[in-house]
Amino acid sequence: MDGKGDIIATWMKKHRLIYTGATRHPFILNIRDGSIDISSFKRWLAQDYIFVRAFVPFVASILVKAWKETDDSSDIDLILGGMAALNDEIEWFKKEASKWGVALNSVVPHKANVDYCRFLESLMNPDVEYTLAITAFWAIETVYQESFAHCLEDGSRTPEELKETCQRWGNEGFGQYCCSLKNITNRCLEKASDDVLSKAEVILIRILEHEVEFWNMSRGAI
Ligand SMILES: Cc1ncc(CN)c(N)n1
Repeated sequence: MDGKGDIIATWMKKHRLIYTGATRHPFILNIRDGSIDISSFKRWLAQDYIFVRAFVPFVASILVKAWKETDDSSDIDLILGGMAALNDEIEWFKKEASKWGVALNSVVPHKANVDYCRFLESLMNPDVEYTLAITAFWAIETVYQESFAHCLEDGSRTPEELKETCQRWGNEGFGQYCCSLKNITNRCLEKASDDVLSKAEVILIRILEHEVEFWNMSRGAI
């Protein structure tokens, strides 16, 4: 370590407000208190299926960057495991959609979703450093982990039929996975130039903003 320390912890303090906005959004709070409107949940489900399909090539692009830019093979193993989990996730979305009567093949992507997927695509460019892409990856996964874990904490009144959804991202294993992503990201950030560091910080903020917009869209607020 060159003395930069836990950069993510510093960012978390600095950007606490927007981070809380993304991880304690009214959409999540309404799941947690049992007042969620099921039409919002179905909108989220359909739109997130589209997002996850776009997320797969994004994660694949990180795998390529890791292979080119790091000699730590455990990074590749972790990212590959993440891709395998996305394969299961896509099957889960199909099953869940049919349970709720949501027709996934006729879903029109909402503007907030299109904008977010475009942002992911911009990060897939080979010119974008591994450090920047892994920062985005860690942030995207962690927002879902922290959000859905909150719906499973003691005192939550999450409806029984939504618990499986919350478990998918709120379970301990996914929490461990996010922690490993955080460790990799911190390691990359510690070695990064000031220019890359400030770009990574901007990317984190953009991700958090996109996540807030995604929840807003799911509530039908935009
Ligand atoms: C919008 C969004 N953000 C994050 C995740 C977690 N992979 C997701 N499925 N969708």
